[in-house]
Amino acid sequence: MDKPQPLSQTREQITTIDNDILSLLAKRRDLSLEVARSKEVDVRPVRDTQREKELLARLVQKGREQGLDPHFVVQLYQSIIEDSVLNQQAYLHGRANPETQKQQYCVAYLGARGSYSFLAANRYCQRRQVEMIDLGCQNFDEIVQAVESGHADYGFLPIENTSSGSINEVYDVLQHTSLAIVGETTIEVGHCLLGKAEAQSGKIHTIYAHPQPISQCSRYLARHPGIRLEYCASSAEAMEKVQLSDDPGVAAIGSAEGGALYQLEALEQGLANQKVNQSRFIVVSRKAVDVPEQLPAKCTLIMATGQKPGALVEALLVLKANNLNMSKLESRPIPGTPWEEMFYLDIDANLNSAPMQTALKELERITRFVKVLGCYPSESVKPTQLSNHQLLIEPDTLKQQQQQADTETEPKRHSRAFKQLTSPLQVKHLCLDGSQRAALVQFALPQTTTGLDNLAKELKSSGVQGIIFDGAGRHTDTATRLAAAARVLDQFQLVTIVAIEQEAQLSQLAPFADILLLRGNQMFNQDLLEQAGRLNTPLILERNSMASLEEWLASADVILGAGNQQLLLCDAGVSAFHHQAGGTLDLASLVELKEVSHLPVLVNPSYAVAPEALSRQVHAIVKLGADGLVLDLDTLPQALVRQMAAQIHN
Ligand SMILES: C=C(O[C@@H]1C=C(C(=O)O)C=C[C@H]1O)C(=O)O
Repeated sequence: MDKPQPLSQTREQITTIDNDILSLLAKRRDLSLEVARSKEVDVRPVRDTQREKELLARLVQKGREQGLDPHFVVQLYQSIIEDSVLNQQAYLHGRANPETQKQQYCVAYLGARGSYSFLAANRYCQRRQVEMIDLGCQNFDEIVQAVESGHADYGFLPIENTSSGSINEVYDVLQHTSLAIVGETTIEVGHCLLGKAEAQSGKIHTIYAHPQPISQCSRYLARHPGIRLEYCASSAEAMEKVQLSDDPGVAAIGSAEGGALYQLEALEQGLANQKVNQSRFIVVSRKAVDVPEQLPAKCTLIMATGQKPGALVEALLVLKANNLNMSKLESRPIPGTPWEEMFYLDIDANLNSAPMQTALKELERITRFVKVLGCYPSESVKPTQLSNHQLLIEPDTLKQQQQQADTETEPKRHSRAFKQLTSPLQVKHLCLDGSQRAALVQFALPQTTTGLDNLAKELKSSGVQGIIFDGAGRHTDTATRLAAAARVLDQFQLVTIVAIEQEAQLSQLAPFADILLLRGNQMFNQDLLEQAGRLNTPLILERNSMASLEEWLASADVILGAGNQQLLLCDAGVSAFHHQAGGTLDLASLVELKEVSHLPVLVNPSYAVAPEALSRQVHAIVKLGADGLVLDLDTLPQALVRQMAAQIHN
């Protein structure tokens, strides 16, 4: 074998190539802006996915000839095209709003230099080739005041994070401001362990960090139990502390880019629990902007519907009638008016479009309050994909995937295309056929039945129809306990539901249950889903807190496909930072679910909602069409559980 050339020489060559790649990317960006100028004249849409497909197919072919993996080529170009599309959008948006064209923007954001808000603001200004004057603020109110008073041109407010969910305080701030939303931007939140140049990751004894990154990196931290945590008010403060310390054993959690501002090195990368960890920010300004029709636009509205049953559904039907897609729905309390909520809606439409104008007029007629917070260019650039044929996947795999694609065109078993009306469920005294709602209460399977009859009687009198026994499979005398408890419940015409936490419990516990509840931690367990699908016992499938709606429904399809059609869904909240332990309720999914699926759906707000907000949320859950509630007696006070059970039947 030939002796390789010296390492330093090879590296020099790579450096030269990388520099060439960068200059070519910069040239490509300039040409893309030139294309935007043509599009301004011909008034063409920014996005041309047909052109993208042709370009990707040609590059995949060319790359293949040179031994490059097609997936790698596609992934690389998807990012290049995303950047190119966003640059074109920024250019055209600027041209349509000449008053925003300035040399400098003064931007108010949370924290100090190096914070994620700072990085988002920086990215926004860079894309517009504008110098940023940064104004770090202590809290969201301060950001809004800085813009309202004219001290800053723009304010950056983080609105949601892929692992933490929505940021409620920002929604509350938006209720009262006169500012308009003029943009959005999403950044990758890549948590790194940041230390001094001389620090070593194995020798860190203390980590400084803001509570958000701490919770988002909980798994990494759990693997390093010896490291002490010190909470800081912001990531920037954490980084500054490390910079000022003489101790090489201290580190901060933050972004690599932010760390560089404090001369810190990334000792370890990818600390976040979730692989994709992104934050979306909205940009607020004193004056609303126009979005040219060539750009994909988003509108954010707030509205209050009043207390009439079905009022929210009626408002959402207006969107449906006008063929408008709602990409987000949030509800927040209205201060001073207990039990009333303000709804926040993101709609994929331009404010000036005919459907949006018609919908707004209709909403004004049927709601108590409706206001547009802003219309702005949507920054989500859905990557263009190539077909497998274009990726030139080997024939065998291609055939398999083709078969899969063929079956995918048939209606899914969970869908309304498969079965139009809500699937009725009748188990003993519990009847769910769309005409009434269920109230189920869960608690740990008691050791004896002492006191159970009193409790059962009280719950029954509040409208509860069934009891879910938690942790039933964890005891040596499970069978005796369950049989005794089920006898008591039967006396009060309550159904016995048994929660399954592990595959082995299924056959063991099924004989004692009227209904089995498959816990969210088992939602991805294909074997268990198939086994449960072969039973003739009705099932409740709980959503895994990390699962998307599609994944949840795919698991439901496994059960239905195996034969068992007596299936209910139950959502106990999705993973989110603000309510770390319990997650956050995904009400937007509830609306979508009722629309797309015939399966009855229950919501368990016990972990995601603070007790004082429960009644309000239950109100919203019912209004959005849920078929019932699950309430946890080990988490919530009994009086509240009874009150909520009664509330849903009213
Ligand atoms: C550059 C263009 O605009 C967009 C960006 C593209 C790119 O960067 O290659 C391709 C198609 C368009 O979606 C174009 O239309 O050619």
